[in-house]
Amino acid sequence: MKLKQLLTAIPYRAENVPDLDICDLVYDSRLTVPGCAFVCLRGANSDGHKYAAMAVEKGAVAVIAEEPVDVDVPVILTENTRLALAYLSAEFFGHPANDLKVIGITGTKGKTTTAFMMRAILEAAGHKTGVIGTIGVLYGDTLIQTDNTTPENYQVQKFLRQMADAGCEYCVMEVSSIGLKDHRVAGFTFDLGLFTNFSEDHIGGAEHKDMAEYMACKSLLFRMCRTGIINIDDPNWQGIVREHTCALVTYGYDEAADMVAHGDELITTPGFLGVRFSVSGKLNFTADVAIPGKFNVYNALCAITACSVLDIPVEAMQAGLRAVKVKGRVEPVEMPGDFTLLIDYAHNAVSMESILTTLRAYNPKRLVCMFGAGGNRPKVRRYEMGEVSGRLADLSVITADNSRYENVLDIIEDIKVGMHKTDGKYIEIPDRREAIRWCIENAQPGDIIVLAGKGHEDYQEIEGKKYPFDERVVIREILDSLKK
Ligand SMILES: CC(=O)N[C@H]1[C@@H](OP(=O)(O)OP(=O)(O)OC[C@H]2O[C@@H](n3ccc(=O)[nH]c3=O)[C@H](O)[C@@H]2O)O[C@H](CO)[C@@H](O)[C@@H]1O[C@H](C)C(=O)N[C@@H](C)C(=O)N[C@H](CCC(=O)O)C(=O)O
Ligand SMILES: Nc1ncnc2c1ncn2[C@@H]1O[C@H](COP(=O)(O)OP(=O)(O)OP(=O)(O)O)[C@@H](O)[C@H]1O
Repeated sequence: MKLKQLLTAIPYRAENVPDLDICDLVYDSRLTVPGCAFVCLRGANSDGHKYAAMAVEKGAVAVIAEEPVDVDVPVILTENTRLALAYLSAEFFGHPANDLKVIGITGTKGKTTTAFMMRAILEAAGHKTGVIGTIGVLYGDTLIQTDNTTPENYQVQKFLRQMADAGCEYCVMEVSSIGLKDHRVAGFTFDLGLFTNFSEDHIGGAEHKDMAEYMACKSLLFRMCRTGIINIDDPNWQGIVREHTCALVTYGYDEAADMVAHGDELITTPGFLGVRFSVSGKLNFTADVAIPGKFNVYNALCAITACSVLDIPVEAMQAGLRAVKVKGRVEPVEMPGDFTLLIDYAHNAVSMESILTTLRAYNPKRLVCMFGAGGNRPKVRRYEMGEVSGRLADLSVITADNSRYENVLDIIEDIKVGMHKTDGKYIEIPDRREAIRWCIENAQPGDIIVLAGKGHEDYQEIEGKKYPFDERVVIREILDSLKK
């Protein structure tokens, strides 16, 4: 693309803009490709302006910066390079957000789950749908791992382009407050913005100064979308939609909402744990959701309300929610016996408390929790996890989980310190594969077994190396060997 064409996307100052071809936009000097334009970003750790000369040495043919830099290629000055990168990227990738409908989800909890519910419903209605979020970028059979829940704006535009070119009609994206603060989703308008809930999180360090800033950042989404889908049971919803510029459609148990939930109940059959609830208001029907926990009524209602604005048929909403799975988040694995086996990402005390409490509500014959703890991480996490599992599970199976540079047996000793504060029953099986095998071989009818810690991860990290370890594959191998 011509530099002049690219620059139509932003306000800038430059002496003369030469007639240059730009092959890519790069904002990390280490990734410079010859013929690119290098964009200097001021970051949390360092200042990209320092790396402009290095980028030029490696072949950058123009630099976009907030202040003059000493290089012998054209320097384009603009006030905010992070914001500029968003608009430049949208221009560079041909404004992909015009080629598909983009749905953004913000909130402290429930973003990933709601995103996958949206995808399940939209795909049940026959619409190919991509997802960008904590689990990575997913469309069709493609899964790309990413560092952030909401990637850098250049990557967002690139992924949207890839999805549109692959025939996606929708992209559902998790929009973190940091992503909003850092202009990672600037440069286009969301068709829908979804709000799940708001509570304390992400305060301090390189994240938010205080709760007021956290809320202000979240509220930005409702100035960047056409319609906002809002949970009015959340006590903070009015703060979130202050200064909104979009239409609002509301949901909640509150009768004043446009879409109202009522009559929820937990449902369980072997291999299926979920919630059932009824909807009234704009639509009237009953939905079964294949992810346990009453809070999933909120996530499902949010997805239903959003899909109603998109005119998706009720049958697709019911089918999508009945089948939805989120990789590694209370993910059921089909088993031959009369028990339920789940893979979950819980790897600290808070998430373990949440998952075990949620599963307890289903009155299992026994709740079995298999878990380990990461090496080279604070020991307090191990004590706490041991204590939570000891208190809430009927049986804990203590094993390995990313031991890194530590000895698994030492980590297990730490977990036992917490375990011994309770009268919880436990066994130790340091090899994670063997621990899974033991859980399967010793399962009793009516048990709920949760393999905690790995979730969507497909490796074990030992001594600085990542060894393949996808629990779905491991379970299949164990089941095959048991058949023989
Ligand atoms: C604090 C923060 O948000 N950091 C993010 C930020 O990094 P940064 O810009 O501060 O990077 P930096 O290291 O200071 O470098 C500044 C600039 O110099 C460049 N550079 C640096 C070194 C060099 O040799 N050459 C060079 O050109 C860098 O590429 C960058 O452009 O931009 C990077 C690229 O977009 C992000 O990956 C990175 O996220 C880090 C990994 C992070 O942990 N962020 C968290 C706070 C975050 O964003 N979390 C949210 C919420 C998640 C949730 O909801 O739970 C998320 O969306 O993930
Ligand atoms: N609507 C909700 N209300 C309260 N808690 C929830 C809700 N949805 C999910 N949770 C809890 O939060 C955990 C994380 O859910 P999810 O991954 O969907 O949220 P997220 O917003 O994507 O979180 P993160 O920002 O940490 O990735 C779940 O395992 C569950 O315990």
